[in-house]
Amino acid sequence: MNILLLGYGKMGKLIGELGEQRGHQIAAKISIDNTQDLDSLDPKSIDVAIDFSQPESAISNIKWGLERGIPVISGTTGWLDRWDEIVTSVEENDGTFFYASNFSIGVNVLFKVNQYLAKLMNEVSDYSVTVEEIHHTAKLDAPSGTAITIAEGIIENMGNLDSWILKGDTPALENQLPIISKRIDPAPGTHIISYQSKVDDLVLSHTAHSREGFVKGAILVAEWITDKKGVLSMNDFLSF
Ligand SMILES: NC(=O)c1ccc[n+]([C@@H]2O[C@H](COP(=O)([O-])OP(=O)(O)OC[C@H]3O[C@@H](n4cnc5c(N)ncnc54)[C@H](O)[C@@H]3O)[C@@H](O)[C@H]2O)c1
Ligand SMILES: O=C(O)C1=N[C@H](C(=O)O)CCC1
Repeated sequence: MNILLLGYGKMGKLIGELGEQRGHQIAAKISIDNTQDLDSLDPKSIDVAIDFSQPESAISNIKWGLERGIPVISGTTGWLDRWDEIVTSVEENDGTFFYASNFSIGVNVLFKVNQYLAKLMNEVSDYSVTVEEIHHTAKLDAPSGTAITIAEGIIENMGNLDSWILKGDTPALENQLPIISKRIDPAPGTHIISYQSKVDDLVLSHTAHSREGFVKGAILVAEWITDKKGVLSMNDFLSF
């Protein structure tokens, strides 16, 4: 498969490396310094574009691919306030778009367990819930995209919560789920869901030991997506 890398930082480089090890070719490696190289590419020669760039560049990268009939996979976080624009672009171009806040298979199992646990905890009282995420200091967005997905899974299953709040100076209201963001090097990604009562704590967590899990997930999705259409997610890719 011929893969276009939109964003050639920590993730893009590892996808290039592991992708080539799996027998794929890298059509081009686009970073903030060479975006003009996109103009010289023949879109017909590209099977899939993988975007791991930055919140401000994700929208133009994704649209660039969709407008040229290239299936686009994005793992960039921090741009979802413009989600509807991408859905419109997918519809207008009869395109293929896949987004995941986290491509790790382990985290996607955690997402499911998190939803189920929230459903159970909704039936018992006396517990307060928090989400904590820990990432490296180069991360531009907070909270992490993964923490937002976790928070949404809790809120949709717990009747007393209707929004999340990044824990800072403003204390969380009763209807708000606090998310704590910590930046510590070299953390590739830790997420902790804690339910606390006076008598006990119930904790669910996932710790990435490296970026390899995210990268493998993104490559597997790239191999799967080429004959698909529409807006797709890990729920479509995984069979659970
Ligand atoms: N979904 C997941 O599983 C997952 C996993 C890890 C990281 N991420 C997200 O992926 C993104 C990238 O992470 P990273 O650690 O590789 O970051 P990074 O800072 O190492 O790399 C970002 C790259 O984007 C490039 N870039 C900036 N503007 C660009 C533009 N206009 N066009 C193309 N490239 C451009 C930069 O030059 C840089 O090479 C972040 O948003 C991060 O949160 C998601
Ligand atoms: O390193 C990052 O940046 C990560 N970003 C994703 C997020 O925001 O959830 C996934 C984990 C790593």
